[in-house]
Amino acid sequence: MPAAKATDATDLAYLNGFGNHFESEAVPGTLPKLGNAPQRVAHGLYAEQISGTAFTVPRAKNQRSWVYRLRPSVQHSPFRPYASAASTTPRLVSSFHAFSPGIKATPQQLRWDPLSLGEKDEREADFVDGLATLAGAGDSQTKDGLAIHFYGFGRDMGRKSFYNSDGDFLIVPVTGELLITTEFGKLHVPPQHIAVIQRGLKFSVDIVNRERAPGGIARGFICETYKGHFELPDLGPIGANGLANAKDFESPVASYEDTSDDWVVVNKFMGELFAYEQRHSPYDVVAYSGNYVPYRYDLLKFNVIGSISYDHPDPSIFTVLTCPTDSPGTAVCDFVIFAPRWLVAEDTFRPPYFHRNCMAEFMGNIAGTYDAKATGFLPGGASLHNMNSAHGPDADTFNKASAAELRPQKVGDGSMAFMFESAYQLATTKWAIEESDKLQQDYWKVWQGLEKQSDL
Ligand SMILES: O=C(O)Cc1cc(O)ccc1O
Ligand SMILES: [Fe+2]
Repeated sequence: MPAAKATDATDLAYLNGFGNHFESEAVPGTLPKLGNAPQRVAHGLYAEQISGTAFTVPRAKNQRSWVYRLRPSVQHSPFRPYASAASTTPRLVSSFHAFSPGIKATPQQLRWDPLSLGEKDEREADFVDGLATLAGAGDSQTKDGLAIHFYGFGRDMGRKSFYNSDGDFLIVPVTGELLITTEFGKLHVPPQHIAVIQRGLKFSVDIVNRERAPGGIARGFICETYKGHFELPDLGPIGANGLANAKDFESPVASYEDTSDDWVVVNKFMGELFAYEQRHSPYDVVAYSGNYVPYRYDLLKFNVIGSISYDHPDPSIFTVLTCPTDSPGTAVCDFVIFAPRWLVAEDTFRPPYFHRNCMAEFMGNIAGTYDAKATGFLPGGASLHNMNSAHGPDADTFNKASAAELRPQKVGDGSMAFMFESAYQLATTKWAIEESDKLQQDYWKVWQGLEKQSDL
């Protein structure tokens, strides 16, 4: 059965669960009855294993999938350097050695107005050409660290496919409903949802229901993790349920294209883009089984837990997914959200407190207002409070929250902000600091109106 052409992508089917060993067949009876690699696969398909971890990684963390496809992936022309069709300005950075070319590191508290590549570039760019790196740490070659990218594009990828050998992509749309076609099937990812597309998996990104995206442009943020994979955080004393529930993660059902047309496959490898040609669709997987599968998650399904007595809990309570380092409790990236919720704590300063964190905090606003900032942190905007740099509520927020009558209060119906929190110091790019032209030069002033209040 060839892939059904979804009209608005809202009618796609999914498999629910996190980290499951999924099985999906576009043609019933395709998967081998025994083992993974029979002498002859049903319908004359090719069996191919895609590994997400070393073969020898302990079973609990081992990830791989078997796909059964019309042609083996290896049937393609030689790799060549890829030149972006849209722009001559390379905005993708993957080497974050402090103060090396393309980098402008600073401990300064930073905030950006809603980001954009500029109207013309965004109109001409597709997802691959519309990537711009904001910050990062570490190195894809030794598989440790992360990069944070902005994306802005108005073109569908058409017969261009992309895979990343440097890391996994956690994609956070702000505007534009994404239809992500993957080797495993299709994912509809509108704003307020996220998608994770792991290292090595091919995908193409289109915009659906374009009239809902201002100017028809899709914009958002990506956390690219060079190490490991995202997992659900431990729940400890919270118990067996809560935060992001495993059953709410959705993976695609197998669907395939049987075509012999010309495709370009772009590969990000050591931060550089390469490409090859092939004369068949990369989305020709008729059936798959395994636990290395992309997924999406609806952020509004997050079960928000907070204080019902006193004090403001640390934001780790809002962790959706974590990509761990080798040090227990310490992450390459914690993906944290600030979703609509009730505040009821008594005798408590309720907004985020003043603090100095030994982690780096990159935040983005998806919709509405964020409760630590009365103004200036706009949907599509971002902030970075790097390792040890002091930050907290702006003067307006502090003054209001210190005097507020503490009734039960709903925060941010319709609002959604997120944080990529990392154990690594984040080096910002020249594009983020200079070329984007969106950095707020007077952000530091939001705290300057805080009066000395002590009566001592
Ligand atoms: O800085 C921020 O706004 C993020 C944040 C939120 C919070 O509720 C507590 C600590 C923290 O770093
Ligand atoms: Fe913070």
